[in-house]
Amino acid sequence: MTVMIDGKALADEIVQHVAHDVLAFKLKHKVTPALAVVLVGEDPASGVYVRNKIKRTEQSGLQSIAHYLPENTTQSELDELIDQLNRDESVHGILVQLPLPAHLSEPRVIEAITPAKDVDGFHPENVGKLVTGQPVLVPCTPLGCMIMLKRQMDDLSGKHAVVIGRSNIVGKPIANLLLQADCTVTLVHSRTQNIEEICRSADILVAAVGQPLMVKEHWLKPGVVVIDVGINQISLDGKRKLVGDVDFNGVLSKTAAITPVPGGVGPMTIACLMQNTLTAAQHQLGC
Ligand SMILES: Nc1nc2c(c(=O)[nH]1)N[C@@H](CN(C=O)c1ccc(C(=O)N[C@@H](CCC(=O)O)C(=O)O)cc1)CN2
Repeated sequence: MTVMIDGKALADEIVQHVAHDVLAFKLKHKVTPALAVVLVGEDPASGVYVRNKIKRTEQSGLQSIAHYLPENTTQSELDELIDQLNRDESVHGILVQLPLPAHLSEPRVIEAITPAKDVDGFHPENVGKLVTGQPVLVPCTPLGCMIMLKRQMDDLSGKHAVVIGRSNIVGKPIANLLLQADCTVTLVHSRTQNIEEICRSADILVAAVGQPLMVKEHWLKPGVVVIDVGINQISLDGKRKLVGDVDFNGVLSKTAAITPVPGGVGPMTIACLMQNTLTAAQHQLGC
């Protein structure tokens, strides 16, 4: 019997813990930690994620400050807003929802956010801290994956973890976190040879590649724990359906535990953002 790792239930639990700690923080400092969320343009999926972030911010007792900018916002207008948020002492976390419209530079925006307020953990300074084993603000999706893995497995030490995908947002940071948990880590990608064979030797498989249903049953070793980061929309029998990078129904005979899509990693990403906002506020107030 495979265990279904319930990301929604675990996310609820994390938000409750954050709400408890936020209350204590407010009583101690007479300050409400605040998260500024910036959405540029009309991308429908980004709109849903931002609304969910704001809802969770409120449930956590944090203050949310939303900035909705039009699609034709210029780079200098966005730079100016970030600069203003960086200087505003009542703002503890800044998040610019990605992807940005094509005319705006994501690296420039990521680097413009002051590292102490970078609740996404994407700034090169925070990436450097993560890689050197001194993480403070860790990207939310990888953080959520690690929490789920640690809940599921007593000890990650010595396990062979295979990460499919080398993005800055998920693949690279999760590989580093797994390394810090004493896993033996293999990161595979589109140019890797023998990808199926490498995956077959995994005790932990993290799929973050954005290819619907790519990982099949014969890619897996019996007893593997699978974390599916993919959120892909496909058309099935004329209906739109969300699926992961893993052929969920097809692999269940092999997995010891698996995250579903939806209801797995996605909700954890937003819960970890709440945790990071509180962490950022705690660091800024010297606790
Ligand atoms: N600035 C950032 N931009 C983006 C990030 C990020 O961490 N920071 N990650 C993704 C989008 N994302 C959060 O922003 C995100 C994606 C999906 C979910 C989620 O809960 N998904 C649900 C399904 C939702 C649906 O029905 O469409 C699930 O998996 O159950 C949360 C957050 C890219 N941009």
